[in-house]
Amino acid sequence: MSGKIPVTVLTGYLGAGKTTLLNRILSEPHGKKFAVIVNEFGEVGIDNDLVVGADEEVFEMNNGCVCCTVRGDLIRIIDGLMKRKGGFDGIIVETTGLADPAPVAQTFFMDQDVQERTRLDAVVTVVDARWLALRLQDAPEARNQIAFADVLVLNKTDLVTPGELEEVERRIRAINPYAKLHRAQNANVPVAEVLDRNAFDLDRILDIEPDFLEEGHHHHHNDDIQSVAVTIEGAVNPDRFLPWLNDFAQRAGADLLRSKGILAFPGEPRRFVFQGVHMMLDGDLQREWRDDEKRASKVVFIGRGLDRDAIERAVKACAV
Ligand SMILES: Nc1nc2c(ncn2[C@@H]2O[C@H](COP(=O)(O)OP(=O)(O)OP(=O)(O)O)[C@@H](O)[C@H]2O)c(=O)[nH]1
Repeated sequence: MSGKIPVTVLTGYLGAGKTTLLNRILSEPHGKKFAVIVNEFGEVGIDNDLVVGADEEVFEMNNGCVCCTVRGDLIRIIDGLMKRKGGFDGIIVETTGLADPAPVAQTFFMDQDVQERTRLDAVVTVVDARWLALRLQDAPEARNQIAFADVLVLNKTDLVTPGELEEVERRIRAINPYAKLHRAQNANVPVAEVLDRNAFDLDRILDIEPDFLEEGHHHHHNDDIQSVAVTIEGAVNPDRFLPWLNDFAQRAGADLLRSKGILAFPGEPRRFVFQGVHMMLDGDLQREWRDDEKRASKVVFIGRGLDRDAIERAVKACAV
């Protein structure tokens, strides 16, 4: 096992806090060099831009879900990484919130080259304490992500009462009694509890999914979930955009699983970043635009039955 590069697969439903955890890991003074592979659902890459960039290189795969069409991409990226001089201390793969972690984990057993050079260290699943009960009703992926976890981060504990938290934990334990569980706020788990765990347990996974090591694993996505992305090659007027966004999130709330965006405002040197889960939105001005960056505005909404045309029209009407 020694000499193989540990791979951490970071999973969890849309908006649970995966990027928050990833940024926490990357910001710690651990002196290690990580390669980060981000896969997101949606035509426009936003997560890539939200990952704190220090020495890490972020590889983005946003052409579909890592658990299906882009497994070949994942293999190619890892292959490329292995050929580099200097190497890495670890690889972190952040999957889309809609990914089933099984096929992602499978990649590290199926491809011989990948298998010889890497080892799957742990599947870390971030769970949103606020919305889990709903997700267990409407999202089979959320259940699978919990079932596959070696480490569970029960996040957003600030948004529930102690009684609700107990109930959420009970429901998680009914699905996965084995994984180490950490309660967290803003994904504040010690990094040592997440990385280098040597926790991935193939035998346990074969119990859950006996055909795990067989080719041709099939699964179905929730086809009714779609993503609507709009890019504007310039700034938007905040006085028009922000009231529309708030209103839209309130109206579409139940069907709107995730929203995020990076915006340029006229005369503002900093990027405005917003994020939301259902009707709860959060946004602020963050770092300055870099000289080599195009001051464009991009937004992504992921949900059920979203009116693509109406969203596009509304966002474009805010362009200045
Ligand atoms: N109140 C609260 N908000 C949190 C917490 N952790 C993360 N958030 C916020 O929740 C939103 C989603 O967090 P992300 O880390 O982007 O979630 P994600 O799982 O990477 O989202 P996707 O990549 O879209 O699936 C952001 O606005 C975070 O600031 C928490 O513990 N409490």
